[in-house]
Amino acid sequence: MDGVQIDPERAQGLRTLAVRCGGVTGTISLADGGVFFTPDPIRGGGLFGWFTSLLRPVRPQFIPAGQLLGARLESPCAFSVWYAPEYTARMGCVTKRLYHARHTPRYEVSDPHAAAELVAAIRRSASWWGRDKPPHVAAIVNPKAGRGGAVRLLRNQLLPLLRDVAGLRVTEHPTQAPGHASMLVRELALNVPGGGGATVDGVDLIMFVGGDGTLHEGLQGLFQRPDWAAAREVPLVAVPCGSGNGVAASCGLWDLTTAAVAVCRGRVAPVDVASVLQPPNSRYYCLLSVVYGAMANLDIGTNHLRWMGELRFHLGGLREIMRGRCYSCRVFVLPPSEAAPASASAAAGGGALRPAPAEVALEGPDGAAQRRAGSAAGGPRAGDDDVLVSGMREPLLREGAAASSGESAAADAAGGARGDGGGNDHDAEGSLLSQYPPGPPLPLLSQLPRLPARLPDSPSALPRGWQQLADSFAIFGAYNTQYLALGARANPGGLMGDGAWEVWQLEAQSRRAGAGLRLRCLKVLLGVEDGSFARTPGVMHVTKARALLFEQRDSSTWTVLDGEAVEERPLYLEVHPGLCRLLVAPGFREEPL
Ligand SMILES: Nc1ncnc2c1ncn2[C@@H]1O[C@H](COP(=O)(O)OP(=O)(O)OP(=O)(O)O)[C@@H](O)[C@H]1O
Repeated sequence: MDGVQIDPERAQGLRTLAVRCGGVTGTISLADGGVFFTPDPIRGGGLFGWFTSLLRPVRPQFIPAGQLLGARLESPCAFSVWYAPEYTARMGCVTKRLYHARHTPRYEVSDPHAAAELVAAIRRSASWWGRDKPPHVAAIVNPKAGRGGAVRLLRNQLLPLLRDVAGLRVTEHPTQAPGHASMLVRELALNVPGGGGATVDGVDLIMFVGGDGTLHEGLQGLFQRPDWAAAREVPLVAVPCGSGNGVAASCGLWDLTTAAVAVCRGRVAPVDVASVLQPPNSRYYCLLSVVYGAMANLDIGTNHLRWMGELRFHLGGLREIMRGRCYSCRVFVLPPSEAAPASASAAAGGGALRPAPAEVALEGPDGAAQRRAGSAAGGPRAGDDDVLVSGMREPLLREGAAASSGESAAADAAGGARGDGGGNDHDAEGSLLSQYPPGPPLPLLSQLPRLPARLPDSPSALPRGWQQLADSFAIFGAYNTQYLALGARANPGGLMGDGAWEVWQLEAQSRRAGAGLRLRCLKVLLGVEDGSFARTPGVMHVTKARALLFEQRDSSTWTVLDGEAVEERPLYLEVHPGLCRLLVAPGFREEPL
């Protein structure tokens, strides 16, 4: 019930209460195992007592701690307990794990303070990530995402669970125009050391209620903050209210209730973020994809069909197969095996390749609730020299290095050797890393002396280890996460925190596709929902990359970063392993192919 104030300080005291439910008296208690309701024994034993107990309208009830969401005050003297059992549902040809929100009947008590205290104690044990005070969630909501219902969905489906049941502190931040989500994230007071807030009111979690574009804009804002090195610790969550929702799908957040349960559980996983530089001085941050040609056309080319929801992508795919076009471009990749020695040499410049960090649970200020899974698979170890940030091992910039964080010693040396004093303008030779906005270090791109406006014709002009791919594709996409949309597992088997992106290609020799190529495209379209196209030999090729150079050479299509089209100029992409944290569904695991 709105308007009932609960003092979190008093939430720890009371754990057992005499209640009345459906005309039956009993006891409700909160224990480590969960919440129990035990009806009082019936007076008079024997056969009569046994028979009467069968007819009782209210039976004993037990809600396991793993399912608890919280409790809602229905009136000052009545409350219900909420829980979320898991179930599986078949959606198309994929079976998904989801959560229902369920609640008990009303429990009535005579003392409103006792009711409020027990409600707060249940909420605290279920959904406050082991903290004494409720976490603060900032909800950035895009009213134009998807079919335009994000604000309504936030208020009708998410807030009743997050605020009224879990007792979380949720502040609403509606976007007012394209790009506004970046500004909102730049200005949030975050609850991290030096986070422009670091107060009890600071934001603990940023929730993007929209599509992938809203999260993408928020990511730009996060890394435009001067305190990005601390701000990146704040977990991000993608709530599926757009038309694609690839990030939400890749985190197992298939619907709104599952996303709300995930917020209450607070389980996070590290995710790689790519810096994408575009001459002369643009820098973007991506965590989903770079697509070109057919994949871009079925996204940007179907914007006018936004009202159809996800169906527009399927129609766009069919149209591309019928068109049978190939698209030329220039692509170089740096595979992880080649990047390792390179990054070791660049470590002195501020960045190094690290194993994927382990998955963690959000923790209270005392760290007591922190659990680590998979530390044997490369998680941080006490005693490592690197700065440990919430399970991440990537070294942070040292104090005072921020002003040149986008540049490298190597690039500076190269610029200095040319006597250009750092290079202010983009010239024929290309731009210097120092011309780009500061941000996470770029040890791999810093080995390129310049970032020219046109990519070279062969890898011989690049440092050792770079490989050239074909230069004409029917389908081309570089992906970090497994899903590009709720129904498109375009990168099956990909891991979002493994330090590399997967580059998928369906190459073609000529500008027009033949029947064989069209058939391969059709196989991709038919098998993209569950990713089964990847099991058919000869349909697509995949290469892993720590860094990627890409240049569009066909003006009839788009280059698209995380669903947003960018100008027709080369891209210089470098993956930052485990740079951010994404909230994932409880029990979520990235499925192997
Ligand atoms: N108030 C607003 N008015 C108009 N456009 C907005 C507003 N707020 C955000 N936008 C723009 O809405 C666009 C679409 O948002 P978003 O990408 O989240 O939804 P979507 O395209 O439906 O989903 P997906 O990207 O998952 O396919 C973004 O490019 C964003 O810049």
